[in-house]
Amino acid sequence: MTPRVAVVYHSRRGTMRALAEAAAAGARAHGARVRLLRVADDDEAGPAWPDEEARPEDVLWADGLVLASPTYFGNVSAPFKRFLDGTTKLWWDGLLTDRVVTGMTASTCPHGGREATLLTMYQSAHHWGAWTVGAGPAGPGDPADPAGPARRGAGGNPYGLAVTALRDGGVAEHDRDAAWELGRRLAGVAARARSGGPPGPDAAARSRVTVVHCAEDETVRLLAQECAAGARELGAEVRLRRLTGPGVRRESGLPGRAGGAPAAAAVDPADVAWADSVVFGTPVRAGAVAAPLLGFLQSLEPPAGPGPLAGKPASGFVSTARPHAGSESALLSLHHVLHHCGAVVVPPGYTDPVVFEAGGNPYGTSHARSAGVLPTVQALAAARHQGRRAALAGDRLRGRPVPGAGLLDTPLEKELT
Ligand SMILES: Cc1cc2nc3c(=O)[nH]c(=O)nc-3n(C[C@H](O)[C@H](O)[C@H](O)COP(=O)(O)O)c2cc1C
Repeated sequence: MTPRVAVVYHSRRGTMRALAEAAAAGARAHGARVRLLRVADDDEAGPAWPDEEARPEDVLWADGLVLASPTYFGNVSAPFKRFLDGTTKLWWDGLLTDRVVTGMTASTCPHGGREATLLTMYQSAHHWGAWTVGAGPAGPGDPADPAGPARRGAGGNPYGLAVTALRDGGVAEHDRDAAWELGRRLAGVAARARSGGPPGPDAAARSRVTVVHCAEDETVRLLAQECAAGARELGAEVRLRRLTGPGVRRESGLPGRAGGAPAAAAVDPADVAWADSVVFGTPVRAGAVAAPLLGFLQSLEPPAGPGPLAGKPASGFVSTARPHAGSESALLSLHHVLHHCGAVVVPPGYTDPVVFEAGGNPYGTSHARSAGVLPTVQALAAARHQGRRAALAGDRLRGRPVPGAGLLDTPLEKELT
């Protein structure tokens, strides 16, 4: 099916508009229906770009979005943020889930906050329940060439496209090429996410989900089991795997042998290669994921080309000591690594009431052990939802037919289509 891609940009001097035009052309080259949408300036002092003005409702129309904002003080510009904030009513009504999003930015200084800007965009998109695609090594079926101009032009930036703004608002040829490539890539992922097709060679097979968890943390292990159960609910074949290694203290607190259940098999990189979708669970250590998980992720990356996570949906869940002790920062730092690996980050977002009930962390399920070593019923339900979501996203990106109604087929969207 033809994907619909909206390229939403804010630009005063022309850099972002030139990149947006190139991304739109790349998406069209993939066969997408494309709209180039201008975010209005605060005071209308900027140039009158001859494009449609972006409205929050336009997000409903799009299967995929290229978000394109200049870097202002290491963040998106205020007009761009106003556009994002304008989607609140649609978000609240649950209408913005499962869009595929990528980002582009420009800054004067090569290291002037552009990564921060892209990551901030993705944080907002994750609140919608969007999937985020960076410019990391492309996976199977991904139209972008990992050795192509997109990677070179991005200067190795795995989060999206970030270019150096020229004084006259012009854009270098290789930056334009990189934007074109990113638009084409986004359209490809959006097409697969929307329709589940074209079917891959193993389209009839069950979806495969690997859930990896740090072995010594009982809370995380229980969340992992529930996440695996959620994926199985959707018919997925699941591998529940444990990570061991120095740096993770034993933290049981439960009666009997650490939780009583037989230990899962130790994880191997082949478990990630096997999967269509991967979920990682970890205790939070110093505001970030535990060392064994980081070590495992780093071990996956080949010296060149895509690794086993490239092009696959991935997300995480965590346990912390106390409610505000790093659950968000750990998940966000995990997302950075996943983008480096070329994964499509598919966090829970606010895609189900259970996310709110479990404390409302849109980046991944989290449980604070100050509430008990056993995860709450709400946290377990959120982990199960995350597992279902991983299975569904894996099905879609691998081209398997998705059972039941599509996630995007809300009555309002049917009206708008
Ligand atoms: C209010 C403001 C804040 C800015 N902050 C940064 C910054 O943090 N880092 C940086 O390198 N450039 C910064 N810049 C430069 C812009 O990133 C640059 O002008 C912009 O990317 C050009 O995009 P445009 O041509 O689409 O308007 C800032 C510019 C403005 C107006």
